[in-house]
Amino acid sequence: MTSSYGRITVTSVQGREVLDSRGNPTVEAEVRLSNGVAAHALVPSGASTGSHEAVELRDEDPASFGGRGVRRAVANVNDVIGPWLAGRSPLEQASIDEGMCVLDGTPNKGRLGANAILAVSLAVSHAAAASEGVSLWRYLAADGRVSLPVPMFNILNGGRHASNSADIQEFMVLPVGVDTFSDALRAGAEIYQSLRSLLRADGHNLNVGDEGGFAPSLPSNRDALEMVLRAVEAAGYAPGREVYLGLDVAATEFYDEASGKYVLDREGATLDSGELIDLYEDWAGQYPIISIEDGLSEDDWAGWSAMRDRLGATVQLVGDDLLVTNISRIGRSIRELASNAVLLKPNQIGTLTETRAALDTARTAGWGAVMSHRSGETEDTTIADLSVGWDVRQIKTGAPARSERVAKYNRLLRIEAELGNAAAYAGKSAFEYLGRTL
Ligand SMILES: O=C(O)[C@@H](CO)OP(=O)(O)O
Ligand SMILES: [Mg+2]
Repeated sequence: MTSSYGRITVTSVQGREVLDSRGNPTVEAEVRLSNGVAAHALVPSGASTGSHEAVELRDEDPASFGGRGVRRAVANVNDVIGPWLAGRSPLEQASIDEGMCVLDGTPNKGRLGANAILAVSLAVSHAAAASEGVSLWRYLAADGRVSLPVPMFNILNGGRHASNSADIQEFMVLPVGVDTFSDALRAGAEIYQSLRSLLRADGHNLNVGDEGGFAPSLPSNRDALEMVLRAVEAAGYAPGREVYLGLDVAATEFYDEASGKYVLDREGATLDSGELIDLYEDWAGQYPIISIEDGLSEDDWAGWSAMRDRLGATVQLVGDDLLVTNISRIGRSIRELASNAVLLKPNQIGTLTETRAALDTARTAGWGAVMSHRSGETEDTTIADLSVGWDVRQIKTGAPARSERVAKYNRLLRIEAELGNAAAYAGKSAFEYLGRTL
């Protein structure tokens, strides 16, 4: 059934308050089309959020989930965005996204909420793909190159994602040197299981953090690195050939504004940015570290430039809080040679089109890119399709455990099967830009 003009249009939009993996409310939007197609999307939520991110609109009313509710954002979907969207073609993603930004009218989506806007933006893309009868990744790719991304498995959690653990938020393993995405997923799961056995044998607790990685209480960050490396070896993989290590330091979280220093409790150290870079240099010399995200704080631009100068030829330096998926901050980082890779989190900026623009801007500078989840996630798997359809080449979506994380990895397995012989695993090509031999 099409509209009377034969053109497929949006007939209704329904917002809903649903739960995320931390049990906090988040926004879901469902878009219905005149041809009977319906599609929905859910937005995630961060804990270590950067201060330059678009606004996640929460109810300040204590009666609404203690102030964490999203009823206002849901009302904006139902009462403001929905009526505006009705009658438009779902195929016009860019103009819909732009129109929602205009409807919001603020520079940071503070009126309608990036959570409200993104839920609709993503649901529109799902509806459009379904209406065209293709998978989302294929719809997004159009005729462009696609690839299965290198997964960054966050198997040991600290920082804001786990209590009583390492200063560093995420210790990740990247199966760069295997042949296929399914091999990479198996490697991640085997390493995760061997880490569990090692921790148990050493008498550590087996608690897990928000993203499913283990959160033992280890004496130092270096002990955590050692433990992860042992797990790689115990699972039978060659570190520095098949599997590399990655960190998300999330340094904004332990940066002390007043003194301008980084306070690492586990190191028993208070360091300036130069000394923290010394520490990374030391670790990168001893361990097969290929990627460091948010090694310094979100506004320490001079520190970032120094870090890139010292490490950027061989290590991927990913800007998360630094860049917040925002083209103007990415532009600054390109000019100041601050980072050399971008983390893409759609809810940091609030629309699919702007997320794509962030990737395109980073690509003009020859940077690497990583598609990313948030620590508060849902069963929504849109980022898996984005990583393939946009040829992002890396994805970070937690441990290969906990259903909200596994949902993305399993979605990638299905896409791999759908691609068949054409399922190119990004592997080493994700890091070609570094110019180091892997
Ligand atoms: O820092 C990060 O990269 C993310 C996801 O791993 O955490 P959060 O969603 O809490 O910002
Ligand atoms: Mg991060």
